[in-house]
Amino acid sequence: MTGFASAADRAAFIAALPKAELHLHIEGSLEPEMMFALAQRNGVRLAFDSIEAIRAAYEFSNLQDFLDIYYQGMAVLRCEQDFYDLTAAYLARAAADNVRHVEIFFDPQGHTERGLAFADVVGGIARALADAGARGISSRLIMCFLRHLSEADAEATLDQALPHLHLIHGVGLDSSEVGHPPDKFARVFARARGLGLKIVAHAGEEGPPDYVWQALDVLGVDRIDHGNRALEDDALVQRIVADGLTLTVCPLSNLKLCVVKQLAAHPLRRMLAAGLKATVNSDDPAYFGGYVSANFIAVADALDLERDEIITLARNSFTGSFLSPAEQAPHLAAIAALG
Ligand code: HPA
Ligand SMILES: [Zn+2]
Repeated sequence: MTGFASAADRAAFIAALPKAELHLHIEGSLEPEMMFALAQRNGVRLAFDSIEAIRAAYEFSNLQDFLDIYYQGMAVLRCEQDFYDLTAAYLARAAADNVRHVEIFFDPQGHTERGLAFADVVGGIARALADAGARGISSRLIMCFLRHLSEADAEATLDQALPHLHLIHGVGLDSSEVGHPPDKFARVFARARGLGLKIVAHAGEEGPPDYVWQALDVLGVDRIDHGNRALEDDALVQRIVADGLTLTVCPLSNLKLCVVKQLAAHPLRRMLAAGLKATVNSDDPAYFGGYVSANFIAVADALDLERDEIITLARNSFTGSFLSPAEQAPHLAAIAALG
């Protein structure tokens, strides 16, 4: 072990490090306890009769297995207060992990297609983010398009977002990757960019390197979510490094969705060694077994990460964020003071 006396020492260092989380689906932070409580509050029937039964169902062999349960789970979210409570609970967990800045995804189509008002979804999330801001956690909100739906559906969702763009900093692309390449959404992302929104996309989680190329060349992404399979293409790695783009990597998600067979085989160290600006994130922590510090600790233990690598990951989380350099500066100084 380099730089630490023990794994416990490394875990304590990780816990104390200021961090930003850049890849978090707010609906994926819905813990079984809250799912159960909201189902009762809203009179929604669940397919599970206990919290234990919900947890026991969280065994996935690929992304689609998970998505099927994830869309079922979010059906308990019915009104503005539900989105507030969900987001406030995530932010309390993040604060406990020394997360100082969050960039949160939400999936409006998962709610509007159930008849909820777009304004209630974005309103509840944004109200909790504003309250956390008053307590010192900064945030940005990123609206994702569901890639298994049509581009016309994404266009209609962007139309619905127009009155709320003061709350929305960027757009992303998530859900079932294989068979739904980024270029399916070329026009709606061009329109979003024209509106001044930042652009991110899930690419290379299960999909081939070509989908990452498309995210770069067709969508014009500012950041890549996951990006694991970019490592299969040396020219692609060189391009991402040359562009200075950040990857939002999610170790426990990769393990639970069988993107990697075991964490010891996770590509995070190879990414850093190749000069890629990787970060560590929780993705859907209620489903994948841990929030951001747990992700850091699990992958650090599996790969025996060194002090310098852990500091680089924490730095990357701020330099890869959509905070301005002036907003990043105090966080980078705090990391340097610990290093
Ligand atoms: O990990 C993910 N991948 C794609 N879509 C998602 N939607 C929630 N989590 C994910
Ligand atoms: Zn994700």
